[in-house]
Amino acid sequence: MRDDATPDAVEFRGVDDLGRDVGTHEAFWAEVAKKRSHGADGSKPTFYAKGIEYWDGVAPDVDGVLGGFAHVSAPDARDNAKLLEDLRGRGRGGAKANGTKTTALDCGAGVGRVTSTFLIEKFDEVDLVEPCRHFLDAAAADALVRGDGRADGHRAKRFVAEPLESFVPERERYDVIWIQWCIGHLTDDDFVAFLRRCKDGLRENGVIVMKENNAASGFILDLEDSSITRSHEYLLHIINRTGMRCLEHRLQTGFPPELFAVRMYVIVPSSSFRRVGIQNSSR
Ligand SMILES: C[S@@+](CC[C@H](N)C(=O)[O-])C[C@H]1O[C@@H](n2cnc3c(N)ncnc32)[C@H](O)[C@@H]1O
Repeated sequence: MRDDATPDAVEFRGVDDLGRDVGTHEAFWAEVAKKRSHGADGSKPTFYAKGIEYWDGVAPDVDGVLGGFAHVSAPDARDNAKLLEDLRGRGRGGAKANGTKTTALDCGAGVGRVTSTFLIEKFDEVDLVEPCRHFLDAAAADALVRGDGRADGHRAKRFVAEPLESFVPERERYDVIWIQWCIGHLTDDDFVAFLRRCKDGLRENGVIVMKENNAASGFILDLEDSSITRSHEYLLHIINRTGMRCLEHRLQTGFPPELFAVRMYVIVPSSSFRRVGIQNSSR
């Protein structure tokens, strides 16, 4: 249930990946809520079970988690690092002003690709949370994810097998909570609730970074993996619902043109909003 149980003033229309209309976002989520399955963790929309079923059948490697686009991993990591560098230049995201250990959380981590290509380079400690056991096992067995033999001592610390709709980040543990290419698996209400729990997991000057595909408008339902691709406006609307601020959003560069546009959203608690230094870049 929505905690602010009034209908949204805005409306986003969806299509499935066969081009069929699936209605407005409100109507779509109401339908999703009706079809439920019962598991160990109680009753949940079958929307979730279908997503896990899909990923359980995918090879636990980079090409698997990127749907055959392993070659985008390098430009992805490059732009991730640039964003973090810029944030740290503004004193956020583990700028290490006080010399304490920096810690990041990799959400929907898959096989630990974001950790091994970027987070482990930049943070003393990284925790990973991922619902599919075979992905998490592959991550935990990968020396590059774990940080084995690194001269800087950076390490992956925790490997948590849990979906984001139930995961609760430890209070004030993280400088950066990184959510990449997985939030389309959450319903709007669970998405909002998860971001709010993330807020409580941030240290001072911590940030949430969400990196997602952008549909050109409304949303697109992927019938194969049971996720939705939201438009930029829809993602901003969700951030707005959390009561937090989008400090910056930035487009990924250097990806093949046939892919969706991909954006990184820097989300901060409202109290830490500062006008100076805020820039939104667009294509
Ligand atoms: C496209 S892969 C991206 C993996 C990783 N973030 C990356 O960029 O390499 C999508 C990931 O979302 C995970 N996922 C599916 N449902 C999820 C849920 N409810 N909560 C968290 N992650 C989920 C899948 O298991 C898979 O690892």
